[in-house]
Amino acid sequence: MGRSSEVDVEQTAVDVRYRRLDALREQTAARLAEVRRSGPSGSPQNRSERDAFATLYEDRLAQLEGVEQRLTFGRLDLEDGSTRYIGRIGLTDDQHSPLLTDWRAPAAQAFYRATAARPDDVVRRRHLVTRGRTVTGVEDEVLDLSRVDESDLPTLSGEGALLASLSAGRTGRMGDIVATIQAEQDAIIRAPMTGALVVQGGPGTGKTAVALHRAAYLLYAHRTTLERSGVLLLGPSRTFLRYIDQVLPSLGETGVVTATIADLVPGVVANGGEPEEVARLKGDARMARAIESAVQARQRVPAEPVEVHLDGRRLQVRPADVRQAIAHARRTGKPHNLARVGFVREMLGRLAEQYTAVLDQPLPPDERAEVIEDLRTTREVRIALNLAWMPLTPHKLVEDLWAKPWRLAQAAPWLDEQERAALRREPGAPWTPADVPLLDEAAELLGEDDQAARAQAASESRRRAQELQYARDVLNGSGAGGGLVSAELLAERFAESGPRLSTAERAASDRAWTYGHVVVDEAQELSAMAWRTVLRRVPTRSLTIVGDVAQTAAAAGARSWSAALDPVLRGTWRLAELTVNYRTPAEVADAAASVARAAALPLGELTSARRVPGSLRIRTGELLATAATATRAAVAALPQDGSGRVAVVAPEPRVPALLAALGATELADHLPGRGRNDLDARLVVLPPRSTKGLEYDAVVLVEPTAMAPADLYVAMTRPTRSLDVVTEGELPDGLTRTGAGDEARSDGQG
Ligand SMILES: Nc1ncnc2c1ncn2[C@@H]1O[C@H](COP(=O)(O)OP(=O)(O)OP(=O)(O)O)[C@@H](O)[C@H]1O
Repeated sequence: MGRSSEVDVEQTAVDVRYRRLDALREQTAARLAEVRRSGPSGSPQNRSERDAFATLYEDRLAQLEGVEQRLTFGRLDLEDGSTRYIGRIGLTDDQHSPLLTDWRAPAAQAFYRATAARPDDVVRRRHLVTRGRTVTGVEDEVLDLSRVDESDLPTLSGEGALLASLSAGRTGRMGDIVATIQAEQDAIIRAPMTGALVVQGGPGTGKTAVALHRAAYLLYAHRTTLERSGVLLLGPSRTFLRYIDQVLPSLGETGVVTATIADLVPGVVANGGEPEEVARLKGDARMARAIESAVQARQRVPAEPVEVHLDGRRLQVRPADVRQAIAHARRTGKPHNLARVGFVREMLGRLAEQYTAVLDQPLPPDERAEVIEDLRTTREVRIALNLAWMPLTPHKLVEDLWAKPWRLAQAAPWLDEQERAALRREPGAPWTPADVPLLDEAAELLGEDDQAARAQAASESRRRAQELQYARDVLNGSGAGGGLVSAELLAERFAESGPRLSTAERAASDRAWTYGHVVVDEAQELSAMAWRTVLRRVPTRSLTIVGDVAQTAAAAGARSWSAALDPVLRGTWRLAELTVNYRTPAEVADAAASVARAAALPLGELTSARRVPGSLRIRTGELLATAATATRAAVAALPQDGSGRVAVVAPEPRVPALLAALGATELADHLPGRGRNDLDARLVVLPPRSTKGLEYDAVVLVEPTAMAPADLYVAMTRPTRSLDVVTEGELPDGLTRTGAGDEARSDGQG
């Protein structure tokens, strides 16, 4: 059969699947309309039931809408003569026969893993190339041992489709890779959920892509567990989270909480800045001890007895009593504010005894309670007991550490005077991201006075049990679940208290929420204190940790995984490595590696998926003019279809001048502004740190010798097509002019 008739065959197959998708969308939309039509009548129970079904159909509809692009992207021909289509979601026809296999299903695994050496019953793997709903090509791999790859490039599966996707213009938003996941990536995506899996990989190896696909996979494979407990995805910045926010919906998943570490304490807005060195001090593991002793410093035995009065009688808050009451309260192991309740009760009891002792006759029990109540509300007593055991918020505790040097000196004796001075901050100063793990630590040790909350929780849980039973009955009766929704979830949706909150919403607003799985991207940047904050949210230690220790920028970040993780995970983590760079042309990646090696960054094995001759250019000349020339050329080389992004990456102090210079040319139209943010603009000017985790078609790198090695390594590994290095003459160690284009000294007009 010719190629075009093969395309026809696949067009028919793809059409069938889209027809089914359309039918399901219509069906769901009709059900939704029907539920909504039923109007606001009926008992509260009926109403909430209706709302629950409405949400169910809305979610389903959103899922069906999300999978439009490349619904069907693969086909397996198996040894027994059968074929299997692989796609974004599973579909069956009216008769429940499979039409499309979800890429995450076990039956789809061979699509990603089968090789000529281990064909896994597959005789042929086919990638369908589509544009919209039209099949534009097919790419076949016959899994036949006699075809041995002899090039020094890595063996790629679905090579044509992969290379096409790698060299397509960037859009400013990350896309999914379901159609072309490679075997080493697939192994990580489907790895068992238990324990902590660390994924180390050089730049462009697909760590972020793998982390996102793994989240989608785990939600599929462990739906019941994770739908209730939630999945948390931690990224390095808001911009980064925006960059990736399309990926999970395109995989049919919308319920993942995405956040930065700085978002993890609800109610705290950490938008302050501070020098790297200060952040490093705050991230030091010893700060946990500092917080602990700062809390204990608020539990204090007075040096002298303190006199208080009740009904004109003199009583004493005695040091020995306080010492014992503190010891008893600490022994309960409760957080400070909760243990305080016991401390106060004991002290009031002791004062009541003193009071009785000075009376002539013994006190009847009901009057004793009255005395205790009188003592509790006596101002003097309150002050004395507060001085001995101060109720405290996390904010106040941490704020005092920075604002009162003597408190810091007491809590963190290892800091020298200079370091304490660096940490000094006025009360009311904005929180910084490095404060957040300390606030979290403090919140943990202080606890909230949660008696009212606990009583409410108990009554909630009784109500929930009833609703759960009801939801089970409903599901059994209606058959509407179909694996889509669990009784637990439906029960939650029946709940009448306020607007319905999804697991994600509830999790995000609750500091003490514990997730079923946590994915950490750019994990090398986390400080020791940040790790404690993360692990508190996942007591099961079910984690996917991805990063690259050669790209560490934060002073508090990790230079080795063992150094970062052994103290908190005690050797219970396992390591997987990604070794193929998909993003950057080999010429550019090799130059970046050579620069990194010269700076002794910890590099792992890395091969590149493709070469792009001429992709690395070195331009010498006056910086602004040469950068403008390079930028103009890079923008002109972008695809005509409007896709494609260029980044000019320069040391922070140079950014304003570059922005002004480029803004004064015809390139101004491409820069951010007028409602266009950094991700949507075709051209951006950024310091290297701001490009972390992102990518561009072309990067114009200005004055590389003024960048720290890890920053330079990050910046050099951002482009998918070309890198222009702009210098006045000097090059960073490891970068040579041999192998790079445009070697001649130019005057900026080249
Ligand atoms: N199997 C694949 N198929 C298609 N594209 C892929 C594949 N793997 C990775 N890519 C692409 O390679 C690029 C790099 O991926 P990603 O950003 O996940 O890498 P990373 O390891 O997180 O990089 P860095 O550490 O440099 O931030 C992305 O454009 C991604 O879509």
